[in-house]
Amino acid sequence: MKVEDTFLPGVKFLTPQRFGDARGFFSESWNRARMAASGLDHDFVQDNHSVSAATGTLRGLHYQSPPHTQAKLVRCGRGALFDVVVDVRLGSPTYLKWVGVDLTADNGKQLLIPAGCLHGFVTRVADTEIVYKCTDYYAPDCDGAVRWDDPDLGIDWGLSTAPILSDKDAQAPRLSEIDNPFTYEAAL
Ligand SMILES: Cc1cn([C@H]2C[C@H](O)[C@@H](COP(=O)(O)OP(=O)(O)O[C@H]3O[C@H](C)C(=O)[C@H](O)[C@H]3O)O2)c(=O)[nH]c1=O
Repeated sequence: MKVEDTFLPGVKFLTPQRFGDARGFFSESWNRARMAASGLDHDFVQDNHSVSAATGTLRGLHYQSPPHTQAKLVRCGRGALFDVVVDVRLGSPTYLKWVGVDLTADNGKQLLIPAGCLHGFVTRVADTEIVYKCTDYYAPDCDGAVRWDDPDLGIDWGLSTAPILSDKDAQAPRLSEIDNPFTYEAAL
């Protein structure tokens, strides 16, 4: 498994090995011992799976607040998406900085997101499927969103037209309008 650091502490790109043959390929998409051997032992407890029918579907920017923060391991099962992580850990050296990465079914790349970061993605092709592991269960009372186009974050989503959003995402507040519950030390 290839592990690449990003300039956001704890945000990493992971690419598991693929064994190709005439039928296609096989890959262990997640192996806890192999992750632990790279110092990345996370106790994932929930798998999520969503399919977005249209190109330009944007889901995010989402988080779960304490005591139910979530670290995530994200990959694209079908199609292609641009995935974005924003560091909102108060005290972080990269506070308010963001990283974007193309995750596709073909490149097999995965994104490891520590707790204390906002997560969102936009689809690049129709019928794109995302699957991701979470280190805590869904907690609706802790589920939060920040607007995708928050001017304080300045994310370049690579969009030429307005994205398709859920009502929740279309009405999300700016980061400056929420009581940020994340601190750098606690989130590491
Ligand atoms: C997140 C979640 C949602 N749900 C239910 C609640 C709603 O009735 C329905 C759709 O939820 P939502 O519109 O929040 O789904 P997304 O917009 O894909 O949200 C996700 O997208 C971004 C990219 C994320 O990283 C989060 O995991 C998550 O916020 O699924 C559940 O039952 N369990 C869950 O863990």
